[in-house]
Amino acid sequence: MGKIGVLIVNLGTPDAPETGAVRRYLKEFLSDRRVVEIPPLLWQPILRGIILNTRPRKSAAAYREVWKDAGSPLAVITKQTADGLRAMLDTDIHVDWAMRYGNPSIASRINAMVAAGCDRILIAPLYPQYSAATNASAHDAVFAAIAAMRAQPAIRLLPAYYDDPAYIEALRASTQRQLDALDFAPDLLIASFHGMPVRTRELGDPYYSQCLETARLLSDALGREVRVTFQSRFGPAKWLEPATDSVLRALPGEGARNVVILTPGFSADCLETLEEIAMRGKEDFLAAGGQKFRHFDCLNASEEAMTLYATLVRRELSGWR
Ligand SMILES: C=CC1=C(C)c2cc3[nH]c(cc4nc(cc5[nH]c(cc1n2)c(C)c5CCC(=O)O)C(CCC(=O)O)=C4C)c(C)c3C=C
Ligand SMILES: [Fe+2]
Ligand SMILES: [Fe+2]
Repeated sequence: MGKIGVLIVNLGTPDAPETGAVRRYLKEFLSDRRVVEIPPLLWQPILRGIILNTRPRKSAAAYREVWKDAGSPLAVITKQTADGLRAMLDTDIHVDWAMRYGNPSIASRINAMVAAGCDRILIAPLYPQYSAATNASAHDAVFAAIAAMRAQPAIRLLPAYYDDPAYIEALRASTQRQLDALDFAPDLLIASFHGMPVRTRELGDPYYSQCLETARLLSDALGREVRVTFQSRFGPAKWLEPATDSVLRALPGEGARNVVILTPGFSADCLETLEEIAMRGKEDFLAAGGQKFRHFDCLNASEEAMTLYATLVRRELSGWR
């Protein structure tokens, strides 16, 4: 029998916080028909003519605000997560990580696993809530990568884990640990999820309902209110509401001056949490009269996260070993 591989997948990020690298990344990301569901004949001229000429410079400046010595936070943390998981699983399991857009690509890591003798591979996209834009797109890339192989490995896909007791417990424990370390008592806990166009929900994407269910279960586990918002609106279409930035600007006027914001839909801190929420969100909230604002770390490669991923992965590998 061959070896078993576990491939952790995350969204992707530019190779450098520079305009050219961000343009390459955004071109690949925003050309994915799973992400932007507008006919390419309409969308590509807008993407190439407007977005790729304006957004990369602005986004590169934002990436520079959060970039680490070892690279983009999303890539650094995803690698740490893979390293942590490898240390927890049996030594004969080949654990690696890949990005849906940019590097290291899904195809390159699957090819390396097959070359290393893996004939069974578990794909673990680290998206707790299922969306076609994230999970289905990662799956598509996996099947495209093995399409050219004569001897294909067996593939398993980790399902979304938005209501899994192990995920809710990891969120509860990580949130409680960070609450215990606070120097103020928050009036409100906000859970900000990445947004999506409303149309994707109307077309049957379960993402929105799964976000609400995660927040409800977390609220029950913590025994306190968790207010749901959606962030990172992109483009002119109607996106899921309420929008995180509008809520942050309104809260001080409604009496919530000290808030904590969680981002439980992101497995790893990234541009969208570290810059959009922890920096710009904080500025907006304080400018609107807020007093204390704290963004809590995502699960990242914390102990709570490693326990979660080891539980999920061992369950999915059953029967293979
Ligand atoms: C966690 C789930 C995510 C969903 C669902 C999602 C959907 C989605 N995103 C865009 C547009 C952009 N997203 C961007 C960054 C970004 N998105 C996610 C996650 C989800 N996106 C992450 C983790 C990140 C951060 C990547 C990083 O490098 O840190 C960006 C680029 C950032 C920028 O240039 O400002 C865009 C654009 C759409 C249209 C979409 C639709 C379904
Ligand atoms: Fe996104
Ligand atoms: Fe953003």
